[in-house]
Amino acid sequence: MKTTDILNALEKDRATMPQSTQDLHTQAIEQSSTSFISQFDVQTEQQPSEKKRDVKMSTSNVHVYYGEAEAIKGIDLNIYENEVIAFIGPSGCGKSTFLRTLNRMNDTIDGCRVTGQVMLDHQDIYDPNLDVVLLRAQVGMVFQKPNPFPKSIFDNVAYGPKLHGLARDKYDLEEIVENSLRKAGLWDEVKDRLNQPGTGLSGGQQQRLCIARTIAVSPEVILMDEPCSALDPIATAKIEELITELSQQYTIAIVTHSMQQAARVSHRTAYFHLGDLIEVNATEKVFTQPDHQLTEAYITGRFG
Ligand SMILES: Nc1ncnc2c1ncn2[C@@H]1O[C@H](COP(=O)(O)OP(=O)(O)OP(=O)(O)O)[C@@H](O)[C@H]1O
Repeated sequence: MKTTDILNALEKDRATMPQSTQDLHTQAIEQSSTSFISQFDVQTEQQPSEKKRDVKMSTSNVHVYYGEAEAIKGIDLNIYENEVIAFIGPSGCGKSTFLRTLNRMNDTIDGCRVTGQVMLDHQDIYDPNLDVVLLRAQVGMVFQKPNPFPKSIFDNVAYGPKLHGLARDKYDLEEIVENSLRKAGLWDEVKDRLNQPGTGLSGGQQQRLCIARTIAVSPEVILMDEPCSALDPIATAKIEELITELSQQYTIAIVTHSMQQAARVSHRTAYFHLGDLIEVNATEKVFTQPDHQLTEAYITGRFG
């Protein structure tokens, strides 16, 4: 379906509403978009300046199929080193599917097929000879629901470094665990109970533990699939602060349903629609002057 067809259909829907409902609808859209954009103006003042533009990952003509159904329809995207890029779009548009192509998590889904090319630096990550376990250390992932292992806090973080042989000895391992917990902003809260189960922490702490676990294997890219959707506003704010800090060292791609969150944490935003990448631009531009009508319709609340 073409953009104009979608926009015409939306307008047609409105035309069938009684005038009073149309007025309310228009008012609601204007209010939500004005308050959203004015909030954004304040927040963008705190955005980090644009980082250097070395490409860290790139996708060319990536298609993803679940059986016969095409969920991603040929996406080309560069992801730059040390940027936070947010993927937004209506439910089912393919954000998570695309995110999973970046560390081959789709390999774990029966009937899922990926074509095209995904590069990490100069390495084709779909090369059949590639070590996928190593790839998932280089391109780590944090999921929607915190998923600590049923192990102690220490062992949750130590697991990856042990698996990949990253620690020379016990002391080195302890240092990796402490540094990772510090970077994840959790050390002070857990340093006296490292032997207690990770599952005993609060939801927000568990999510930071999962971030520490990801960091412990020295990733280059961190993928986050709606990492705050199961968290309360305070825990969400902590994770958002952490994302900003982590972007000094890592490249981060985040799927989010919250446009406010995308505005707060990302340098660039990519808008997906029905398996297509419609627009990718500086976050401020996407939320104030998007290039594409479909992006504008989404951010002003006309659908999604
Ligand atoms: N495991 C699966 N098997 C079959 N189809 C799937 C599977 N996962 C996703 N899909 C389909 O692929 C399309 C894209 O889904 P995806 O979850 O990537 O979208 P999304 O934008 O992340 O959605 P949401 O915002 O609701 O999480 C949808 O049509 C979805 O139904």
